[in-house]
Amino acid sequence: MPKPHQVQVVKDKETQLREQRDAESKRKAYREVKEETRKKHKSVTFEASPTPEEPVSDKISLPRKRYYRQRAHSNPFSDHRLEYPRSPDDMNWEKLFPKFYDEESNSMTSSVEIADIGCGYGGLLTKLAPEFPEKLILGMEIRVQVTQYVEDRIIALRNKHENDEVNFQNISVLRGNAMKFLPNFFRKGQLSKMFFCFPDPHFKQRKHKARIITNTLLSEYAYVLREGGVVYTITDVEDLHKWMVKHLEEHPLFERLDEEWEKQDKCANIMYNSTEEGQKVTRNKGSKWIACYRRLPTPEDCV
Ligand SMILES: C[S@@+](CC[C@H](N)C(=O)[O-])C[C@H]1O[C@@H](n2cnc3c(N)ncnc32)[C@H](O)[C@@H]1O
Repeated sequence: MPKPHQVQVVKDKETQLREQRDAESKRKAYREVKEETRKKHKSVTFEASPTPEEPVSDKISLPRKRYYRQRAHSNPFSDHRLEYPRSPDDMNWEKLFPKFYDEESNSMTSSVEIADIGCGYGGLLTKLAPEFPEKLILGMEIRVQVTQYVEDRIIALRNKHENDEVNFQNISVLRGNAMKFLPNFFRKGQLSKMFFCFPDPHFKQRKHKARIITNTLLSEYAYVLREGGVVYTITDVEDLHKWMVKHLEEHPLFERLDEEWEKQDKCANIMYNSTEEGQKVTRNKGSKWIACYRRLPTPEDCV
């Protein structure tokens, strides 16, 4: 027979389990509704007109992060069964930026120029949107549920601001592994800005190869970045900052921009304060290190 205090412990565990199950089914139900909305929104936006019986709700609320929980890290070397185009020409950008698609000419009126690599929950995208209304800005994120959160956030913002000057039609998000498939999405010299905000630090030495800035990857970034384009980096991990600076310094196609430049550049300022990770660092009174590099012209004999 369990003693009275043991019964209490058992009951507590049962309660805990029940609460966990309740929370999980609540999360599941919430995500199912959002999934439906995403599908409906996409099919409405990309494939058909809304039927009178099924009008598109203009009351899509902003998503709640707690329903999109996922492990903190994703292994960039795993096979994530990601979808990616065979080449940039095979990419259907109109699905992501429908308002920048011209039906008459059957082509996009603009192409993605700014990329937020490992965009997390999309804070930077939403802050850049009003600053560059004519430019297309893409977040690339490897984690499924985090990407879905950003998708839902953008759907909600577009709906809420449908008739406003800033209508968030110029930002979008894509699930992808930036360490593997960037040249499948972007043509040579397509991008003018690439952001690497608070990338995963991969502290252990044997994990350093998983860092998003390496010599090989910098050559890919230099390929998709136009001459004069800028790589922005920010981190709260000093060791990672030094690593990124070292690799960028060693690369012949990048040149560091000085502090004066950082101070007057609006994107450097936005990046400092707008990402979710950056805000967390501010709340915890941590330090932030920035390094920005300009893409140099490719030497004649390498063109
Ligand atoms: C620490 S978070 C920072 C998120 C965001 N940039 C911010 O500042 O709030 C790093 C993000 O990069 C994503 N990530 C890591 N490796 C990636 C890769 N190879 N391709 C795309 N995203 C990646 C992670 O899933 C994670 O959301």
